[in-house]
Amino acid sequence: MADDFILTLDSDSEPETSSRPSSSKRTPNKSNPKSAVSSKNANGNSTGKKEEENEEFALDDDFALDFSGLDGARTALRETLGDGVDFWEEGDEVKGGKLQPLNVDDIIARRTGKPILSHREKTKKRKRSAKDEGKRDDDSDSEDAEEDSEEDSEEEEGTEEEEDEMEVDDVSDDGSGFGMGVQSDVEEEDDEDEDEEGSEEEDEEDGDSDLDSAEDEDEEDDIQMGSGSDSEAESEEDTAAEKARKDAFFSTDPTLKKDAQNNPIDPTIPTSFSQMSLSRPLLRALTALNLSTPTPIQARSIPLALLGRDILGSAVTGSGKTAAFLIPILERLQYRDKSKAGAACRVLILCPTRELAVQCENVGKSLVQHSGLDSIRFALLVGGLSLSAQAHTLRTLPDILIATPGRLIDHINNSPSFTLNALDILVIDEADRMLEVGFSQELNEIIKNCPKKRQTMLFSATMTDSIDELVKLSLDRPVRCFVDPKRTTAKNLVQEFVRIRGRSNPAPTASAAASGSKAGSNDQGAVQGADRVRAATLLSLVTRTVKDKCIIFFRSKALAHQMRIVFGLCGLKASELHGNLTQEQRLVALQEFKAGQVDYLLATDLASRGLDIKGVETVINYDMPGQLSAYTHRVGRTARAGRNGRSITLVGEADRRMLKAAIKQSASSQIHNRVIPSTAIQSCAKKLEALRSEVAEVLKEEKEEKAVRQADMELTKGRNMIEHEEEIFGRPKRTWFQSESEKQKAKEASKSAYVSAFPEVKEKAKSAADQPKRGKYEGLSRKQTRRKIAREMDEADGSMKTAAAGARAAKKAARPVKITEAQPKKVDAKSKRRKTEKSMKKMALGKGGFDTDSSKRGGKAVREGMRAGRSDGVGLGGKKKSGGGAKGKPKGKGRK
Ligand SMILES: Nc1ncnc2c1ncn2[C@@H]1O[C@H](COP(=O)(O)OP(=O)(O)OP(=O)(O)O)[C@@H](O)[C@H]1O
Repeated sequence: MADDFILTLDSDSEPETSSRPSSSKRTPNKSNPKSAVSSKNANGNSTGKKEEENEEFALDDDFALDFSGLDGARTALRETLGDGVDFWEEGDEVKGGKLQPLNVDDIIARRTGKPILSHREKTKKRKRSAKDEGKRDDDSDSEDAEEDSEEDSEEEEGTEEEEDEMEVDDVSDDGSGFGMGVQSDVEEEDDEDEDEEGSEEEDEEDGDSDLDSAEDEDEEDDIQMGSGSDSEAESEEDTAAEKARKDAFFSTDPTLKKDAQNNPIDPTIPTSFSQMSLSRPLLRALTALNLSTPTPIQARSIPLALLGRDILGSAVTGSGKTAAFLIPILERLQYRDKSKAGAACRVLILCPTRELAVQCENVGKSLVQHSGLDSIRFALLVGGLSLSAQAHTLRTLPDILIATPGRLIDHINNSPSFTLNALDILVIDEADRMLEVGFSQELNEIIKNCPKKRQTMLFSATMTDSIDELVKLSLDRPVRCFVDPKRTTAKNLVQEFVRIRGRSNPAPTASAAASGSKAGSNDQGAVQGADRVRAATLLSLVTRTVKDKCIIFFRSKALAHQMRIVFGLCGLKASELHGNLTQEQRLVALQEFKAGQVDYLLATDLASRGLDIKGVETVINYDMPGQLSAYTHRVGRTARAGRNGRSITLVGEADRRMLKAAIKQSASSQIHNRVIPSTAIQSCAKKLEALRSEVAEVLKEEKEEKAVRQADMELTKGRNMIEHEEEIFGRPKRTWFQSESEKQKAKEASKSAYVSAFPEVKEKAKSAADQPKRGKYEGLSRKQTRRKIAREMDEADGSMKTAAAGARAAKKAARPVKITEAQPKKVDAKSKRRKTEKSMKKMALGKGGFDTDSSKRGGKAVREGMRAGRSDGVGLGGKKKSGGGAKGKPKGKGRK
């Protein structure tokens, strides 16, 4: 995979083992933040002295090896790091053996001398802004009319802007429009720029000297693309046989009128909710929520859903699909048996991400609240939130379950008495995403647990043949409700593309970078490689054009995080949202962005689906995603529910096919080519170059803090294990329908099955494979290479590895057992004793202790010991491999 500018920085400047934190300087005191920047020059850059100081920044090796007790280790660390350590308070940051989240803002604040807010202050601030947001939501109803008129005037402004663009439209014809008849929008040097770049001269022609160089070559490519086979279109358009097959499977819409030949014509689509025979409470709720007219997907699917039909529904992003399934669900639930005996979990809504599940629950709850149907109860079953609280809620038999697949299966297997036997309605939201992220086995398992007689609805903005299997498995004579299937992006969405020329340069050498920074201002060395141009282009966009209400999508968590640091150092207010964060951090990031506390949300595809954040004006794709559906969903975070929005996608050479597909699925008036003056890009590239060492320092500091917290967590965990041994191991083991490796394999298989349905993905993978592979030490100076090797060697036998091995062993010990092997197993005491003696012998010979494998064996022995000790007969105490039996074969008869 192509590396990027920032990522390159990171990978090139990994922390050196020889660098040790000193007791007084490593972590500056909160109360004296200025000390944080004492080793920096006025620009915040590290001085030469810093390296020397870093040499003193020593994490005492004794600390890592001092596992004798929490207090001992704590004291050791305190001695090592000094009094200024602010993340090491007992019972404060480290609780219950959980790794507490680390906030990179604090590190940046420490380094830049800004005040650091305490956890309490932050929570207070968040609550305040949440309140403000609530207030704004309340006000928004009355402001809607105003907003509409504002939007109208914005639209007018938009037309004016477009006229400007039309003036420069010719530019697109000479090639900068990617040769696809795209409208071109050349950014003016000063138009939105009030900061320091404002003084630089406008240089439009030269503007893309970087971009213009490959012009001829591109024209050729474009011609080829125009005449080449369009596999995407082929895959989207059904063959006659395929169509016949689908027609046979899908039922026709019974709400459509038929002509003499019994063909559906002239749909009798309701134009208001009142025509849908909805009950008064729901109509009241819809009015209160300002949902006066049904959207096309609601008009099509609600009447069908009320008839109890299975539905495969698809409509453009932001068109109200959530309400399309929630309204009929709530309507039907009103007629359930409300007595205590009739209580049951009747509806299950599956969502691919936790955030989406939370959002779906919120929509449902607000409908319930405004309709006065308070007796309808919800349960949110998602990972990252308390299992036991959810299990407790399940015991009260809530009517509607909103869940992510993994957590639901966990409850099916482990929450006593919880079943889906009474389920009436199953909804799978973002069905294709479920398969994309490898949930197909989980979905199969869940569907197996649902009663056959039920109503099922599948919804997504993008539906491909890849979901055929799921459709066949879960739907019964479904009706296809595809609204405007040719269009998948909203009408009011303007899609801009910025061309990033040149191949990705994953390994810009340190010397090249140095020469770039030394060279004169016109030297392209500063922006060598497409990845550097990309990073500089993004910075240019956010400092000149897109100042707020913007979601920026990245291809990886690491990239999003590193950019988050760059934004922080540049004084741009941003939050990050990706899978490396705790659930709390994810929700906080969303909240901050929704409340306008931050202007940018830097996210991965985790946020690309379904999230409905009002007021998002711009979506920036730092890179073109590998699948058209991902692009569609990302840009669909703006221009929702009839509002205006804009997407800006940075398109590299390898993304041509995807670009073409994206253009093809939208009206040509929606597509624009944005050209950013090269002076602006160069200036940002220089800024990034200057931040290079600072970013590396922040990452390094963050890594060190994480290591410290990890160690603390391990200690706490170990102490808990010792103190509460009986209780912990006395609990029934949680079970899973797949082992970890089976789960991983299934995920991979599901993903590749999904991905193989997309030619553009294969293409991208191929071109990535064609890229020269980056050597481990490529791009590093001799000194850096030496240090890296030394660090790796240190790591190989260092103390951190020991801690990691301990963690792995503990994790393995806690791993759930396969439910198919859940029979209680007789433990042969003799062979167990022999095994223990054998492992003790090995340890005595020096192979035990901190050796990784032995640690694992040790962990296993502990686990077996614990299991053997259990006599509760709960029935889930089986283990995967038997001591004397064939490897990997379960001994007892498994429950399928
Ligand atoms: N009938 C309606 N009239 C006006 N606004 C509506 C209506 N129905 C839903 N909305 C609003 O449209 C917005 C988008 O709705 P929703 O999130 O359900 O879209 P979606 O189609 O599920 O989008 P995605 O495909 O991105 O998941 C919400 O803010 C919702 O309040």
